[in-house]
Amino acid sequence: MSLHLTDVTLTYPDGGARLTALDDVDLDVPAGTITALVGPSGSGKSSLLAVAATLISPDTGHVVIAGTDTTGLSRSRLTELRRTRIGMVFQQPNLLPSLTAAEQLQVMAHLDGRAPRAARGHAMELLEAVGLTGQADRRPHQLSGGQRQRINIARSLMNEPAVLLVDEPTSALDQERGAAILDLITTLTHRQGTATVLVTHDRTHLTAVDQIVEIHDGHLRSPVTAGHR
Ligand SMILES: Nc1ncnc2c1ncn2[C@@H]1O[C@H](COP(=O)(O)OP(=O)(O)OP(=O)(O)O)[C@@H](O)[C@H]1O
Repeated sequence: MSLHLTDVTLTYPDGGARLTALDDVDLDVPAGTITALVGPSGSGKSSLLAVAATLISPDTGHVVIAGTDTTGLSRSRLTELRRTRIGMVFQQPNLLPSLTAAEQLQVMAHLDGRAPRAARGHAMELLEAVGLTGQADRRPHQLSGGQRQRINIARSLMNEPAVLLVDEPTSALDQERGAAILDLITTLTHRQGTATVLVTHDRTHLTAVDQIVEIHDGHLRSPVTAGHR
């Protein structure tokens, strides 16, 4: 249930020319591990996440999600793959204002055609995992920024994704809450067996990740295993 990118190149139109955002990128993220992706602004981090999420097709190369090579898949097959195999967490939680914390999660199961009772049970398990059992019936405006981000993370795991893609999840939080969110993502990655990629600007949080990959001008530097830095 891993994520593999091989020989991925992505260009964008740039006036009359092409700008190379990802240049022959290879990345392996095994199941149950977390890879932090760090690099300066404009280096290609969001582009890499978008390609891994199958939201953008690369010009060349392959993206393999849990053993499925996504090259050439139809638009509907890619949509299904994203719904069932890929979880995404962005900077802003984008919760639905009228729904309770539990309902934010249950909606995901509903979209997947699962029975409401089982969905409620699963939602409550995940809310417990992110430390929010007591907040299940609260709406977003009754929660703190950190709590909203926890719900965002729990929601991304509702469909038991193989691959979890996380973009700057702590940018709206203070240092302490940010560190707690990264701890949570690391714990859940190991527990749920997801292949997780985490984009972050903040290296101070990266004590518990499995590998750190640096990106510069669309080139990946070889991964550094955490603990061997
Ligand atoms: N839709 C687009 N069209 C044209 N160029 C783009 C597009 N999106 C990104 N780029 C360019 O591709 C390069 C990589 O951008 P990307 O957003 O992936 O970087 P990033 O590392 O995520 O940056 P940041 O940390 O500022 O979010 C940059 O030079 C950017 O200007």
